[in-house]
Amino acid sequence: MNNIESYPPVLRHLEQQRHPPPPPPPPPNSDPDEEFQEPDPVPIIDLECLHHEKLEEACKNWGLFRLVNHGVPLTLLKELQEAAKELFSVSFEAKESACSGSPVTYFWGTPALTPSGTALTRSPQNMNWVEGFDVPLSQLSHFNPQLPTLESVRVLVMEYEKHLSRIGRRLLEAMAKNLELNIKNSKEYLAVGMMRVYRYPNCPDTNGGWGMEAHTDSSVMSILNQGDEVGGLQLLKHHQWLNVKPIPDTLIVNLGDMMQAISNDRYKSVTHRVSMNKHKERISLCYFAFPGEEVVIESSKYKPFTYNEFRAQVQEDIKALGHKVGLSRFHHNQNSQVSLL
Ligand SMILES: O=C(O)CCC(=O)C(=O)O
Ligand SMILES: [Fe+2]
Repeated sequence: MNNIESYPPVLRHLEQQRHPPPPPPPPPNSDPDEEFQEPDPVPIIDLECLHHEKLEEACKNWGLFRLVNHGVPLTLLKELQEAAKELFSVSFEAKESACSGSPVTYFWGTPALTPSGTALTRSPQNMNWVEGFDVPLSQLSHFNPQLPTLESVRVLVMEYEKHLSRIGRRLLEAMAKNLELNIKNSKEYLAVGMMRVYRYPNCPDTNGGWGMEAHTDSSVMSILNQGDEVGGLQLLKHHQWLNVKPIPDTLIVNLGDMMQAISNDRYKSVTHRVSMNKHKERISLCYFAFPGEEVVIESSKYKPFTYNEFRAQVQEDIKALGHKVGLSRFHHNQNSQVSLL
């Protein structure tokens, strides 16, 4: 099957519109989106030998760090990347029908979904150049997909989840200690796990478009496996965008809006985005940890709220304004701040 047939039609259509003649082959390393600062400036946190001061610095000044010695077998990270690649390579129709009536959602063009799993509508010009599967982890064990490539991903994700919930708990405990938070049970803040598996198709005309536009995550924390080949993740630091290099056997952890609120704004929910790539497809897998439904986020900066209330507000804003307003909606001084996205 021609690879283009595996793309959602709307992305194929735009692809043809955007660039009628095929581009000449690129000279190696000519893409500015793939230029990485050397040495890599992203803070490194070693999970085996957790250094509390370094973690504090990374959470305060970056909201993102690279995790090493995380204990996830390298073979599992690679198998996941491979299985995801295989899954995306089947026809668009097969991916769509494999998910109908299941807890897994297949989406494209935007990562913003309603609670029932449908993608929020976007005009073709505002499409994000991405397709993905949204996997609620609590439902994975009683879901039997008929599509073999989806079944392979399901089995691997079940194994992967054990590692990621361990990592999340360990990191949150250390952060709570640094923040002197009275977290009786840090599990409550990480009670709901969600996995997103993405493919960012390559697109010769990257002008003005994004794989995923700038945003902050709504999670407590997100843990990204971006493989070791194709970059694209960028973070905003001191008003400048910085490319986050894919490095084998490392994971990227970023803090989300819930963590910023829990920490009374001491920690940052980092603004990040994914660029489009002219020549190469990119696969990434992102794990998101959210508070349990009943957990009230209490902080000195924000009115008390639950994650469900936060999510409902985000959806209302996306519908009405076309973008997420985020935490500032819950600020005690609501009108004094409007966040980026
Ligand atoms: O694919 C990536 O590198 C990042 C994805 C992301 O930011 C998200 O899912 O919120
Ligand atoms: Fe994100």
